[in-house]
Amino acid sequence: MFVLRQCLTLGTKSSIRNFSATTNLVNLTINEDTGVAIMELNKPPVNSLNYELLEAMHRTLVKLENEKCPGMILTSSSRSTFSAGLDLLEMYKPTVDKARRFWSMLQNTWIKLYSTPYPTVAAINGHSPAGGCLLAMSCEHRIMVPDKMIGLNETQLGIVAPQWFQDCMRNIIGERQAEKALIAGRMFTSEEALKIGLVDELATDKEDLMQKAHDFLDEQMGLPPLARSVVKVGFRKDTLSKLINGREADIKMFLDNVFQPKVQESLENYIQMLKKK
Ligand SMILES: CCCCC/C=C\CCC/C=C/CC(=O)SCCNC(=O)CCNC(=O)[C@H](O)C(C)(C)COP(=O)(O)OP(=O)(O)OC[C@H]1O[C@@H](n2cnc3c(N)ncnc32)[C@H](O)[C@@H]1OP(=O)(O)O
Repeated sequence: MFVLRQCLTLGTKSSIRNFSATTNLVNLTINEDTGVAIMELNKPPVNSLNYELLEAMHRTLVKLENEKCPGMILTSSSRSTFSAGLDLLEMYKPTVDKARRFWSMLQNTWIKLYSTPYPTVAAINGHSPAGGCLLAMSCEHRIMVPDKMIGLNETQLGIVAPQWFQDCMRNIIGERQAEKALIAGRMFTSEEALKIGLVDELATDKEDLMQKAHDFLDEQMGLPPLARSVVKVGFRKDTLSKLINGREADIKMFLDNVFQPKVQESLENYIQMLKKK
């Protein structure tokens, strides 16, 4: 039985089920029998990742880890989109402080998500470009509904996917496929993504998606958790350490890029184009 409870303060596992008290940017549902958490991104219309959404995700991930969550499904409340990636408005004419705070929270959230000791599965119920693809790739398993698009499309926007975005993709689909996909900024249909291993399974609809996500977690939760998590983090440690040891350099890369007049101009055009669609 799923129980969703709203609350204003953080509390015990059995009493707290929604951590974004004021904004509800993240809906958290915890199965009281199995402990499985469903973290649903809820920033309409497209779950663009702004500071507030990232912060709500980070807070939720910290809480789940502290509460020894046995498994988590990441999904979206939107019918069309899993996540549209980074919020373009966060990068358009920001102050230096705002840009730095934003990028640092993106790093925090990714480090937490990528290194969870418990199993994670992305139930990708919509489009998943750029930062949306990063979130999905940070989970251990990906299941996607048909006829949607996923990929790191940064090159097509005239920007470069940060090294850790690229590393995540390489770790999943291998050097050759990642190189081709990243150079082209290629977006894949769900079916193409399955073919190259960017997603692990396709689902027929949302119900099937959630069932398959639960099946994956059931299987993982049957394994000895400590051994499971040591192996997981062992596989991910090089990618994690690269960012953890190079956080300042990564922030500098972002700041150097984002304040370039040409980048601001393309951002403005891109935002206008999306609004006119
Ligand atoms: C880009 C320059 C960055 C400069 C920094 C330099 C370097 C550092 C590296 C930065 C790395 C960045 C990684 C990223 O994640 S960048 C973001 C890339 N995201 C995208 O390209 C996706 C853009 N969106 C779409 O393609 C579509 O919206 C969709 C996700 C396929 C959904 O389509 P649909 O359902 O048809 O919805 P709409 O297109 O009508 O959008 C509704 C609404 O939402 C606004 N919106 C869409 N995406 C974003 C976004 N990423 N950020 C902010 N807002 C977004 C869109 O403008 C509409 O707004 P209105 O309702 O006001 O019209």
